[in-house]
Amino acid sequence: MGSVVVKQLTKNFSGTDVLKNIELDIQEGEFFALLGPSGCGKTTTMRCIAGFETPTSGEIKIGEKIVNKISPHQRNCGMVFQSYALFPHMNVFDNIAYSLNIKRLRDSNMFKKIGVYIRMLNSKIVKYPKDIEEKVNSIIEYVELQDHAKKLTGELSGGQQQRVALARALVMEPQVLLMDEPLSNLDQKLRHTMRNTIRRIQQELKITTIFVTHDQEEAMSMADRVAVMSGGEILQIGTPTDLYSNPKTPFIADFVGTSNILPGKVIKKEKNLTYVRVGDYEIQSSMDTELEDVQLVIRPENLIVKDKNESTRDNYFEGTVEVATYLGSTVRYDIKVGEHNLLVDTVFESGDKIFAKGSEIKVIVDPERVLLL
Ligand SMILES: Nc1ncnc2c1ncn2[C@@H]1O[C@H](COP(=O)(O)OP(=O)(O)OP(=O)(O)O)[C@@H](O)[C@H]1O
Repeated sequence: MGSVVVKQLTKNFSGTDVLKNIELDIQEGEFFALLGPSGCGKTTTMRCIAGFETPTSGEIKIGEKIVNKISPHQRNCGMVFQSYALFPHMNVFDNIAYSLNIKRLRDSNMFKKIGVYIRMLNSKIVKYPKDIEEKVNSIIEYVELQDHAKKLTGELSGGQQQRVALARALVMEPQVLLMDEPLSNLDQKLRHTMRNTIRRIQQELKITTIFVTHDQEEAMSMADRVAVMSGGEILQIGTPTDLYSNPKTPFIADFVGTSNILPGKVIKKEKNLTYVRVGDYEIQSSMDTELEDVQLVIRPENLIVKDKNESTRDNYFEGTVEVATYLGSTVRYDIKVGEHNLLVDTVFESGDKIFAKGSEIKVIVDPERVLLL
C-alpha cells in the first residue's frame, strides 16, 4: 500500500487552468474522497495520479517514488470507473484474470510469452496457470460472485458488474485504488449496498483509496477524509465531521449537508458575542470575525421552533410556516422570515405539536450554533 502526495499540481487544457495548485497528502490505508460539482477537476486530478494525464506542473508521489515520469501501468494503481469498462465477450473469471495474464506476459521470457498469448487468443479453452486461477477464484469469493464466475458480464446486474470491476482492480494488488464515480450508474438501493461493500473491502485490505464523487452523502458516509473541490481548487480538506461542523466557506456549508445561509452585517461585539443585523433582526453568534459583511450559516437541526406568543430570551426570528413535512421521527419546517426562508428540522415525539401551514412562530437561534463566514 502507498501514500499519495500531490504538490502544486496544475493542469491546463487549451489555455484554461482546470487544476490550480492542488495539494494532497493521503496517508497509507486511508479512504480519501474528492468531492465537488461537475467540472471542478476531480477526474483530472485522479487521471494525473494514475498517469493518464500529464500535469502541466507539480509533483506526484506514490509511496516513496515520484511518479511523474513513470508510465501508468508501472504506477500500480487499480482503477474502477462509473461505466465498469468490462470486456463484454469475456466471462467474469476471464475479465478478472485478464490483467494478471497481461502482467505475466510482460514479465515473462519470450517462450512463456508465446504460451500466454496462445492462452489469451483461445480464451474459450483457456487453462490459466494455477497461481492465477487460485488468485482469481479467491477474489471472486471475496466479492461474493462465486455463483456468477462463468457468466458473461452482460448477464449481470449493475451492482454485480461493478463488483467484477472492483475485483479486477484488486486482483492486481495495487498500491492505490482509484475509483471514479463508481456508484453513479446504480439505483439508490444498490448504491447503499455497494457503499458498504466497498467500505468493508477497503477496511479489510487497508488499501489506500481515492474515491471521486459529486454526491456529498456518499463522500461523507464512506471516507476517512474528504477534499471539497470547486473550480479546479481544493477549498477544504477534513474529516466528514470537521467539514460538517466547521465549513470554511458558505459554498462548503451548502455543498456538505443542508444549511441556512443568511447575509448579515456585524453591528457590535460584546461579552464574547458578535451581534449581526439580519433584516429586521439582531442575531448573536459566539463566533468572532474580522469581517463586517458576513453570511450567517445555521444548520436546520440547530434551530428551534416555538409558538409566537411563547416568551423567550433574545435571539430569534419571527416567521410563518409555509410547509411542515412530517418525516416520522422528525418534522421539517420551511419558514418564511421576511424575505428569506429558513429550514428547521425538529425531533418529533408522540404527542408533540406540529405547527401547521400559516402558523406564526418564533425560530430560536443558539449563538453557539451560528457560524459567521
Ligand atoms: N481532455 C480534455 N480536454 C479539454 N478539457 C478537458 C479535458 N478533460 C477535462 N476537461 C475540462 O476540465 C474541467 C475538469 O474536468 P473533470 O472531468 O476533471 O471534472 P469533474 O469534476 O471530474 O467533473 P464530472 O463530475 O462532470 O466528471 C472541465 O471543465 C472539463 O471540461
